[in-house]
Amino acid sequence: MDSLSPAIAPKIVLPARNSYQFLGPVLPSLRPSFSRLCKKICVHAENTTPTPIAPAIDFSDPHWKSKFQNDFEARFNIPHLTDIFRDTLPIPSTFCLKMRTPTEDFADGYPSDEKWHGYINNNDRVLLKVIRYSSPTSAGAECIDPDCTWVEQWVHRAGPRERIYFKPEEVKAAIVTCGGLCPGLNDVIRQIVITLEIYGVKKIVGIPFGYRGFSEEGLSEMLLSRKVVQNVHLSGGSLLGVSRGGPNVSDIVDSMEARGINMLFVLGGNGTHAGANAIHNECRKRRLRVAVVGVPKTIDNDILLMDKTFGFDTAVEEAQRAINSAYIEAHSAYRGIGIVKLMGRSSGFIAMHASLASGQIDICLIPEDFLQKTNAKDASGNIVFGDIGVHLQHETKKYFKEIGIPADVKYIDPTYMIRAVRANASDGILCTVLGQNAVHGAFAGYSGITVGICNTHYVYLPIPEVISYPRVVDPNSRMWHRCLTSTRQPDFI
Ligand SMILES: Nc1ncnc2c1ncn2[C@@H]1O[C@H](COP(=O)(O)OP(=O)(O)O)[C@@H](O)[C@H]1O
Ligand SMILES: O=P(O)(O)OC[C@H]1O[C@](O)(COP(=O)(O)O)[C@@H](O)[C@@H]1O
Ligand SMILES: [Mg+2]
Repeated sequence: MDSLSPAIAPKIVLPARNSYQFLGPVLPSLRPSFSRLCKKICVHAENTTPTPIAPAIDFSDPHWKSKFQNDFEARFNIPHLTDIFRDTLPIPSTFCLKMRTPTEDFADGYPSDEKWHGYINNNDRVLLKVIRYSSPTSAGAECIDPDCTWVEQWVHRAGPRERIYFKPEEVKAAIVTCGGLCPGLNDVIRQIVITLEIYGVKKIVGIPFGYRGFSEEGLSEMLLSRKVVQNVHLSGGSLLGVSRGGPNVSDIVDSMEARGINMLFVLGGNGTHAGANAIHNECRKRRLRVAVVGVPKTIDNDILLMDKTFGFDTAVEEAQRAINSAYIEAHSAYRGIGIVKLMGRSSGFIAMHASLASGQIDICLIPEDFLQKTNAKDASGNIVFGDIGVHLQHETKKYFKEIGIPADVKYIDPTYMIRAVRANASDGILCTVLGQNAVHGAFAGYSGITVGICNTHYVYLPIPEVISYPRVVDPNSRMWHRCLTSTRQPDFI
């Protein structure tokens, strides 16, 4: 970008939350101006990453490591039906890769193939952290003790179990999609239905329009089968519809009881998972033999512990079209500046990755909790921010006019265009595996869990651990530093 004429100004990407780490370079000739503009409008550049509450550890205790690991194991234990119903006996799995047909009945007993050993052992584990840092000063180091001692942290491996805790003919499974849209929702719905049918489940329903579908009159459940979902992944959105807000947990569980739902698959983000966990707890309180399994749906990638969530890659890819348009507009205009606003619910991942992918970004601004708070909240209780893109466009124009070099500032907001598209191939695969594993987890008797990908392996995690706070871009992370290296933006802080 340095070789461009001074008449051509930078392209800017920023996510949809509202404060600034204006970590950005621009064309050399415009840098001082942008730096001043930034200092003017970027009043808060604090790191908004919530700090997890670290358990108090006495490192002088020679057994601290094993105590830590025991504590970790307890935290990441995944709730099971037998925690409550201790005498429940499992049956051999009806999931068999060999020759199941969806319509097969179990009149002659459940199929069990002694020779096939493709099941996951309940004691299989996946390593959560895979880097062994030699020093707390190593880039991105996450150390437990001051010496950065290697401490293995294992989580439960996802997949089909040899023994299951539900008889398929007694299952009524429901799927619900909540929150905002995200590419891949239909792929997950489809795969859950297909996998349930392979287990032999015949009663599968979709709850329309998120949690509201449990309570609002006129919203009736949708019967689902392989035939219904066969081609749904070819379009974006959710076959079932989505919503924010809705009934309280007790009403949802009342509705589940009335409908006879004993497996619930909940597709949604932080808020939805908080709801799913509350539903799980309420079912336990009422001693209901119900499995509640989440599939993290967040285009923002703001769920903890996972490599990524489905839809994120697609969003980053789709954002390229907006960025490229902004780039072309800015390059073609006399003193052109392009601004692209990317959503992210205060997490910043779409903006960072889209910047890295495009190679056309001069400045990536995150976070942007900057605009005056309006106290406005959506139906789910999420803060509604003002439009930072409009604000930035206005301030940029004003600033360059004031310094006597009026700029032509073009602003693009592709928010709903990037989340309404269908999933790309890599997200399609992720959705497929997550959907299958959600069903395997429910049949294995787990509840109050969610499925995810950790270090390229699929895992089950207890819901509270993944939503204890939202994940945001860490300004000290290697990825953010790579972004800075790529954009060559100056440090405006
Ligand atoms: N703490 C909570 N407890 C129970 N339900 C919640 C909670 N937070 C949000 N919800 C419900 O979860 C659904 C989706 O939440 P929302 O924040 O809009 O989306 P997302 O799950 O994508 O973050 C809404 O129906 C909302 O009412
Ligand atoms: O306009 P809406 O539907 O409230 O959605 C806006 C929000 O939805 C998202 O796309 C996704 O948010 P959720 O994961 O909470 O559904 C955010 O990035 C964005 O801030
Ligand atoms: Mg959310």
